[in-house]
Amino acid sequence: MDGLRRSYGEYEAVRGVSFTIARGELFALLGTNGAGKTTTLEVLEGYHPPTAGTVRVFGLDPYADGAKVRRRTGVMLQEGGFFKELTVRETVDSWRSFISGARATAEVLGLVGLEAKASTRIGQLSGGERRRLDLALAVLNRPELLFLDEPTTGMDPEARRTTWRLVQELKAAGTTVVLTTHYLEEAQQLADRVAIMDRGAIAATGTVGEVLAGRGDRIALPVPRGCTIGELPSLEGALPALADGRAVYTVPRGAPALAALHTWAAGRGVELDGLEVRGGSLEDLFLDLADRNDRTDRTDRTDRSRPKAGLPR
Ligand SMILES: Nc1ncnc2c1ncn2[C@@H]1O[C@H](COP(=O)(O)OP(=O)(O)OP(=O)(O)O)[C@@H](O)[C@H]1O
Repeated sequence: MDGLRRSYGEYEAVRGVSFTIARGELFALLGTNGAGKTTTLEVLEGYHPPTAGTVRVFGLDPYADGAKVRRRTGVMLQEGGFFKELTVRETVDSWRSFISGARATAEVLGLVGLEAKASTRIGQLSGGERRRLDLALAVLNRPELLFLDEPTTGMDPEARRTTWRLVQELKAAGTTVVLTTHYLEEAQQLADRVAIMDRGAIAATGTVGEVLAGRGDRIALPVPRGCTIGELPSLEGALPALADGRAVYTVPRGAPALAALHTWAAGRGVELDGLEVRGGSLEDLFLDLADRNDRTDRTDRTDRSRPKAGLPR
């Protein structure tokens, strides 16, 4: 995919996105709400043509060569449209009738752990069970390429882990997987590479390690009794910031910073209760993006309102 742009009327939802996914890879698209993940996926799946840019799947144009591409792909949509009166088995059977060489109904229900629900009507399934049925239908045609749009939304932790195992098995069998998710742990667990989308563009891409490299470690502690935040030492050149009543350091290397903090505390006779240390996480990166967007929004609003309103400041 090279320079993908996609607009809805006046609004440009995807603004020049480029990436390549290797065969057999699990690639996760992450991003804030409305970042353009589903739109990007829908172009890859051949539902929309790009407004600009080039997209190739198996070397084919997924919009122009839709039928050829779809035969080799599986799509798990965010909301599958089912007949509520049909049972799980009847639903799978009816989908199978359109696919040559489809997996057997029992096999596919076994894969997603829905054997016991085969005779249950769709209307009586829980949200997580419906997601599993969506997944069963997406893998019916033994796809080489599988698109999963927020596959574990609504699942309890156990069902989520079962789904992760299934996705890992499919990947081990050679399936290429493109995933969007809001669960950062899901991307951390499953993805070979991630791309983080923000406002229609890619803000960062690489392995989770690469995306987080250089973000440093985080040390947080309640400001010790009898101290002010201004009295806390600088660690590895970093001063603490106050967040939710805690002093928070972001340091290049956690271990030496921690040693220096302990030396300082011993010298002052201060107890370091409630100290927490952790590596940079995708969650921190997201919070930073959301923070940045918030600030940009506020600046944009101020900039736009001044000439229009003409109010004295
Ligand atoms: N059919 C449409 N018509 C007009 N605008 C749309 C349409 N579909 C999506 N958009 C807008 O395009 C932007 C990107 O939407 P998209 O669904 O691709 O984001 P997303 O990253 O998948 O978001 P989420 O995480 O909330 O599902 C949003 O601002 C959305 O409101």
